[in-house]
Amino acid sequence: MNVLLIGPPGSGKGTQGERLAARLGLEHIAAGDLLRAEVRAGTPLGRQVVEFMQRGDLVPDVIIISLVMPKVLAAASGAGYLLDGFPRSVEQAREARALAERVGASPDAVLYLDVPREELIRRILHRAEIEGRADDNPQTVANRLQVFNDATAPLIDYYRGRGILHVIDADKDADEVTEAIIGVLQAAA
Ligand SMILES: Nc1ncnc2c1ncn2[C@@H]1O[C@H](COP(=O)(O)OP(=O)(O)O)[C@@H](O)[C@H]1O
Ligand SMILES: [Mg+2]
Repeated sequence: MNVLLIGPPGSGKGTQGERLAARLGLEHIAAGDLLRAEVRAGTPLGRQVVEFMQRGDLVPDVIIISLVMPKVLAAASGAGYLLDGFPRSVEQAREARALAERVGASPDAVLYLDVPREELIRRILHRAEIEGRADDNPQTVANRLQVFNDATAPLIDYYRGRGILHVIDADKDADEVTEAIIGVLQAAA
């Protein structure tokens, strides 16, 4: 099984991604984590993306696609993937689809983690105190929410149109959300 997790910043993609991958035996691929690892390691790719990330803007499509898609294709030929943070726009989804379709690596289910804006902001500001992520300051958070609304939210209709979208009420505690998702995936399988 191949699963995409989409949702605004603070919606719980990272938390749910890890748990679901462990429970379902899928490979967890997190676009933001891969980018942060490149930045930390000071690679040429990391240097190219750091400013986009600090502003909360999407990094260029060619960069994220070349980083994520080899891992996606490899995971799909094994246990399957649980992909979080990619695609983040309809354009990225189209490019990924062109690469994935030929090798049977297309997503079987897309989970949209639905959380009201006030709760997102509350969670991110709470996380900022604990983790100190460079892009969890109020100005960058506002831009990340805007980028989600403008670029990423259109994916909801895109995947609904393909018949694989599941809207998850993620305004609940993490355990409840995990169980709800497992139920949805079992019913869909
Ligand atoms: N698919 C992507 N396309 C472009 N940029 C991305 C993508 N995924 C992550 N990024 C960059 O990494 C940042 C952090 O991503 P991520 O950790 O997934 O955030 P969150 O989980 O809070 O939504 C984004 O704000 C963006 O700059
Ligand atoms: Mg994340």
